[in-house]
Amino acid sequence: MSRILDTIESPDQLKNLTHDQLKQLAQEMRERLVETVYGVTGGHFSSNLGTVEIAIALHTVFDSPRDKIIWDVGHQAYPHKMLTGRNKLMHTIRQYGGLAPFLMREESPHDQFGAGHASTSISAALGMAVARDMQGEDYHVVAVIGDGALTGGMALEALNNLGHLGTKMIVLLNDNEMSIYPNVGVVPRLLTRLRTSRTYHRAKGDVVSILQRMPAGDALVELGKRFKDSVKELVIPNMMWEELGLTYLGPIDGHNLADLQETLTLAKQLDRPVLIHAITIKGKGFEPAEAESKTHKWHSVTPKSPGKSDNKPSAPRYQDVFAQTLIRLAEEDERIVGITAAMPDGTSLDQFGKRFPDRMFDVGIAEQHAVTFAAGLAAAGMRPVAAIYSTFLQRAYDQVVHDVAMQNLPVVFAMDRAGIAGNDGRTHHGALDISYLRCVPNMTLMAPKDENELQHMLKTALSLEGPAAIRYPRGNGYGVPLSETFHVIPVGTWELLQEGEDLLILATGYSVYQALEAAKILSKQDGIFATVVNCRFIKPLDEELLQKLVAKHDYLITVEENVRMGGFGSAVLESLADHSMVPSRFVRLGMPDRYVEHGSQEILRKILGLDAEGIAQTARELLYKTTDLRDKTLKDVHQR
Ligand SMILES: Cc1ncc(C[n+]2csc(CCOP(=O)(O)OP(=O)(O)O)c2C)c(N)n1
Ligand SMILES: CC(=O)[C@@H](O)[C@H](O)COP(=O)(O)O
Ligand SMILES: [Mg+2]
Repeated sequence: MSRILDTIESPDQLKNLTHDQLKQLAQEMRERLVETVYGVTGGHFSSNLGTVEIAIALHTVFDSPRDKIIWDVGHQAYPHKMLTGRNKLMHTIRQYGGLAPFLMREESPHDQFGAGHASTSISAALGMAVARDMQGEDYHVVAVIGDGALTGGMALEALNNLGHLGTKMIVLLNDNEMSIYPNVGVVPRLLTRLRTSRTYHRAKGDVVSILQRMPAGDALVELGKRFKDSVKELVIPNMMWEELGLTYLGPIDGHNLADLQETLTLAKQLDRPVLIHAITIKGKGFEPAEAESKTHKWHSVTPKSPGKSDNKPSAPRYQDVFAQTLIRLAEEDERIVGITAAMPDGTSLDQFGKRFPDRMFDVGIAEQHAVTFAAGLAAAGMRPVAAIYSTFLQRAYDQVVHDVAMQNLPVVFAMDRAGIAGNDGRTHHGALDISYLRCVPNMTLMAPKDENELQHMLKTALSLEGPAAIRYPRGNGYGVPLSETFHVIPVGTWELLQEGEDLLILATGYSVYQALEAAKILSKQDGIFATVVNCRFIKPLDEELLQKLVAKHDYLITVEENVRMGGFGSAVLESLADHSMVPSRFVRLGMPDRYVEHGSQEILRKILGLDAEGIAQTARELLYKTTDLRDKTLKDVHQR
């Protein structure tokens, strides 16, 4: 049977559908999510099941792209993508060359603002609304934000400014009581009071009957009266929004299309900031996910045919080794505490929390607070470990510098997802942390070659009297044996893995084993023999070993999963330049000066020449090309 969904190329077409057809469309969209995300690509799942009616209501009440709809994060915007001409490509989402994992302005005119990192939508929407007013335009602006993203500082900063400016725009709060894990903090508690107030259900009936009977303006007056008189506990939290300068409409059922459309239609007519509080269920309509909607289990699903992993699928994940090691260390040192910014499962800190419930803190999507909270803990004698993805730590850069490093406080940053993060693409690669951390005075920066070395690095970091950061990749380790006891690695020492007279390869982190494999290929296929070094400290460098080795080699390659700009290779160059020792033939391999797209880690490493074959090929070009062609080599390398 042909599906209505298959006929939708543009949201304009929705306006010709009857209410029953729209409800049929919602059912088909859920089926499409199951067949593509659950069935093929993996990725964000339960959040998208929860926004089907919201997406339909927005695209029937508003006129995108003239009206601006800004989705927070974008992980829950696949229904929006389906309704805006991309349904036929849903089976490619997050895959290399396929639809982007989040919204991207370049992908569709309906994607008004790109995201991937949370809590940005209200700020962006307010910017667009103010621009509209300054340009004398009259389109509508709607920010769609989840209850988790609402705990982000940026969102609260934006609400503060929105209330101050009084700009006409709508904030549609998608409240499913969940972040990835159950939401944390007082904001969700306030929302719960609104959501569960016994009078909500009576008031809900009032709201719908009033809206159906009266023109908008009178309806609002009547609503206000009813709410003020009859819903005491609702009025208090409701007052909070009013005090913030927003007209609060809700809570309404976020899966009731008519309620959503009526409330959005009312809000559209109000010439002020409006917050609509929609209650939804994460996983709605797909029984297993709905049944476990209050767990993190269905936030993301794994692809049915995951790309070949560079590492052994049977090997433990770096994040699990991190968590298990932290538990062992915390058993010996009660000063150790763990901090996550709404990523207990992504960092595996939930394992630590199960063992030490009183020593694990999930602060919500609040990286800035997480870092300075850690600084406060350290200043008072604790040993905090802040487990924050490399990309999300970008949000707390000033806190790292100003609150931790400048005061030389012993905070450990466990930076997971460093380097190529894979299918989440450009917003989630840990592409910048070497560049943004190695320039911070007092910071020690380490990268383990495998999961075993991660164990000893955590021990080392916790032994230091100042800040330390450990960067490690998403996914499985190399399957090396783990240690039962942990030792401190002398700070600033590298590990000479093999010697060869033709070439020096300096590699750090994930790239070390790729470099060793490349050296094997070169010796077998090309008769080139390379020295390979595990440069496990990025700051401080092992300058003594570096100078000794460079003095013996004419050709040097550095390899890292970070942008070349200001990365590990730059650090090596700076150090050699300081000692007038820069070799004439030197290539820095790393991530290019552009935003690397989404795709499997394996594919992206191949494209960027960061896998073993890519490193070997660069070595061949470096050695076989004469000097005048070397620039060509560099250009080739840099264009990958
Ligand atoms: C700055 C930042 N920190 C952490 C994350 C990881 N993250 C992605 S979605 C999400 C939960 C969002 O919850 P909510 O806004 O309620 O949306 P829902 O999934 O419930 O629809 C988190 C923590 C992120 N994307 N950005
Ligand atoms: C949308 C978001 O930011 C998170 O859901 C993120 O995608 C999780 O990444 P991992 O799957 O690597 O834990
Ligand atoms: Mg939520």
